[in-house]
Amino acid sequence: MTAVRALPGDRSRPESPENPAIELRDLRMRYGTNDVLRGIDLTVRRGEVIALLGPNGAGKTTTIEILEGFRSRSAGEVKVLGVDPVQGGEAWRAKLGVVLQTWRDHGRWKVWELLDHLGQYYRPYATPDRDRPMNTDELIHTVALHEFAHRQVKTLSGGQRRRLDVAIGIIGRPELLFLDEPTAGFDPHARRDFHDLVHRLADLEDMTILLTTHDLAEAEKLAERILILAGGRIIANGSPAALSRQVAGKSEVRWRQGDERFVHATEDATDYVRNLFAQHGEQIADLEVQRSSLEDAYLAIVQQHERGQRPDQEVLSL
Ligand SMILES: Nc1ncnc2c1ncn2[C@@H]1O[C@H](COP(=O)(O)OP(=O)(O)OP(=O)(O)O)[C@@H](O)[C@H]1O
Repeated sequence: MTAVRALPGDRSRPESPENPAIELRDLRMRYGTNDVLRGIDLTVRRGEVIALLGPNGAGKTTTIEILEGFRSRSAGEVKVLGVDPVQGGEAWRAKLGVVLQTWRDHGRWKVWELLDHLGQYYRPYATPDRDRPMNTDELIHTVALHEFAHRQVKTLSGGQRRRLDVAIGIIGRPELLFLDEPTAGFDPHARRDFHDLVHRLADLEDMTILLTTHDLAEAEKLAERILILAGGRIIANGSPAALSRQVAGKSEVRWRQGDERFVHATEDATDYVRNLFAQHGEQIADLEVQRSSLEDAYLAIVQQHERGQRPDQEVLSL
């Protein structure tokens, strides 16, 4: 059996604010003549959960693959857990968890055997404060695959397969977890379970998590900070609440007076409702206030960008 050993400096790192999980300076990527990333600057603190949003083809997967060391960048500086991914060795890689958009291998393996086998690769990288790998049975319960533990991977449904992908991504108890569209194909129940899992990983395991998604509700639920990538740059960077407030701005107030229904759009719903009650008091019924959603904000930001109303250089930082 391989001896458990600590990696130099491991214990002090995660808490250090000067030691971000990810640091990008002027990251650029060109495929042939196609400039996909045109200067990305970004710092991700340890323990943050970040959602990377953007239209199809914006470069989200490309960015993640560069951070994971799967793809070489064209230019710029990249540090992931303090290391340039191009030079990242086995010990560095063992601190990352990766859930790619599609894995289509391991079909003949059974779920339990596959996870137990893959976990062995992480054993040499256990540290006093980070036991690696996760216990196989616990892991299988965590991703709710216990009913399928002894089934062959190729017999799993799409959503079950995705949960296995997540299990493979977290088995090494990573410090930094990349999730590329993790819930694509999940039913609502599996999606909710997955969201709980992400919260647990962030809170209990202290993982930094960077995920891409096209599901705005998911981003809002999971992420402390949202980045919108479009036109090769980050065009917005802020909390879901700040993005929603700042961009669309308006809320809808709906109510009923007798048999008549009313709806009014306002930038200050609290003030509007106060005046409404001052004027009509008890006649007001079925009052609802709906704030502009993150989806409204996202669409507005991307549209403004596409119409050229938001200069490339200006990041909406909130
Ligand atoms: N290996 C490659 N060779 C050439 N072009 C590529 C390659 N990989 C990606 N691209 C192009 O780079 C651009 C960004 O692709 P990427 O997959 O990073 O976008 P994305 O934001 O993840 O998209 P989606 O939301 O559709 O998953 C696209 O125009 C794509 O066609």
